Amino acid sequence: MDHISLPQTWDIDQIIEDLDHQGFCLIDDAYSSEYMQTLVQECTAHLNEFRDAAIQNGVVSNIRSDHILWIDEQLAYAQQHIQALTALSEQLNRAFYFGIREVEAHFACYNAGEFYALHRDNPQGKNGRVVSSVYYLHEQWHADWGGELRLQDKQGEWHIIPPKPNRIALFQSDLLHEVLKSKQQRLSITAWLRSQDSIW
Ligand SMILES: O=C(O)CCC(=O)C(=O)O
Ligand SMILES: [Fe+2]
Repeated sequence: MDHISLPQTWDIDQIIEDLDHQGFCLIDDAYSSEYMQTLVQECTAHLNEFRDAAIQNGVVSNIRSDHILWIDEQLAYAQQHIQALTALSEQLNRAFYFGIREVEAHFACYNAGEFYALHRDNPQGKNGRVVSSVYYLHEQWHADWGGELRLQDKQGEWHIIPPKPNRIALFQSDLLHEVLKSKQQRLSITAWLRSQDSIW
């Protein structure tokens, strides 16, 4: 893994403590507003390449209705986010012996009326996903626009997390969660910190 330092606003001690106690944590104001702007531009410039997430997986279902674009080396700004998550993975490996070896990520776009029903990102513990991360990159979000991440923490408590711009939600990939129906276009990068090759 590359040796890149964590962004300044990421408080690693707090992240480790929250993940340990609750299984999730929030990083607000994750990046500079300049970097966030460039990410928004990169994302919106490629919106016409986004694919229906359900069909992409070869499954036609009513579980999720978002649209996604996997991040490859062409998407230079999104790659920087992956590098920051790679630096974070090194710290988490040190703290928890997670054995994270790679980060996979896609942009996601939920248009008005779209959602993702209750699920776990690592349902049978088989796909190597250890920690899930969602970075919200739309430029504003109002309280009545819906689109919250609803998540059950490791103590069994439910949390409703607004997709606040420039926020990262990090959570154990085995926790139950859903994306409530969004009333506006909702943009994000979902990433998984993985300990082995995906079986999908
Ligand atoms: O966008 C979010 O808040 C969560 C997305 C999610 O659960 C997923 O892509 O697996
Ligand atoms: Fe998920």
